[in-house]
Amino acid sequence: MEEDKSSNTIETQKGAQELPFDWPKQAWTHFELVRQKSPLIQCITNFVSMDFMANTLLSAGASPAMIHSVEEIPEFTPKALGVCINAGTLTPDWLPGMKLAAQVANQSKKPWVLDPVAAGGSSFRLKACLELLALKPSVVRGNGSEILALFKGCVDSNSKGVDSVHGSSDAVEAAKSLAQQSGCVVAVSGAVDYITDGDRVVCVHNGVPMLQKITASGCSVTALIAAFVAVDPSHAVEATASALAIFGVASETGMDMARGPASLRTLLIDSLYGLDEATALSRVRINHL
Ligand SMILES: Nc1ncnc2c1ncn2[C@@H]1O[C@H](COP(=O)(O)OP(=O)(O)O)[C@@H](O)[C@H]1O
Ligand SMILES: Cc1ncsc1CCOP(=O)(O)O
Ligand SMILES: [Mg+2]
Repeated sequence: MEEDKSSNTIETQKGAQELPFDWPKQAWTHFELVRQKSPLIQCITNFVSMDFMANTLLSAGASPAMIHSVEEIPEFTPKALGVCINAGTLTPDWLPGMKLAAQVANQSKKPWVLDPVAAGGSSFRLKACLELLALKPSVVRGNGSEILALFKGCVDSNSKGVDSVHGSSDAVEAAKSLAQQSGCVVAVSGAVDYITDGDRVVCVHNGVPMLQKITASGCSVTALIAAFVAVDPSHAVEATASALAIFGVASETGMDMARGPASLRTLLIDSLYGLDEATALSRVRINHL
């Protein structure tokens, strides 16, 4: 694996059959690229997540901008290196801006990432998320219930809103099919994160259960995925796995000193900011299914 700074890409997995792929090194290389390039990431996100998401991006070295006005998108979105679109507090007046940002990102050949928050919670939300998915994000990242709702295309009578009532492993096959149908990389988060392009399935084993007790941790890791894919758009599977692993490692090291969800939230941001190569290389845990 060699970094090619001039073209913004990383050579990956040539001869992977003979040589085991070095995922920790890959994750660290992606993180270094984010720190070096400080990509501008436009986030059209929910009111709950704005602060944590922006701070997560900043502590990782990216440059967040929470800009959603439909009037600004044609002019602003082409300046961003990546876009994150999140359905968390969706209302009909926000949807045109989300769709326009997705289209402008596509026209500008910039990756955008979709977080279909609570997709199975209502028919309005599900329809909106499916319409956004049809605009071809590079990556869609959701919890188990969200990915299952997108795959089945129907609301979930057992939905608990933004929280998952399914384990991530329950949604792996749905994620593979959804990736094949949509042409997008699909990431299902949970105790293990699964990332698939419909063919390969990559598993990330980092993270701590207490992340489920911090609102917008999922939203924030989706924004981090946007930053990682922005610096290596031609390797969306690898960049997504790297972002999930680095976020997970930051939560693990933060957890060493945390007294509960509130302190973990702060310590996660500090850990992301201060994460060093030796810690990342020793803690990143990624494999194939
Ligand atoms: N039980 C768990 N153990 C370790 N990490 C977890 C666990 N549950 C969720 N995570 C991590 O928390 C982050 C948010 O995932 P998740 O809770 O599934 O998203 P959401 O908040 O959108 O429901 C991800 O980085 C994921 O890996
Ligand atoms: C609580 C809540 N309600 C609408 S959006 C939101 C935040 C959801 O964040 P996450 O999906 O990352 O847990
Ligand atoms: Mg979520």
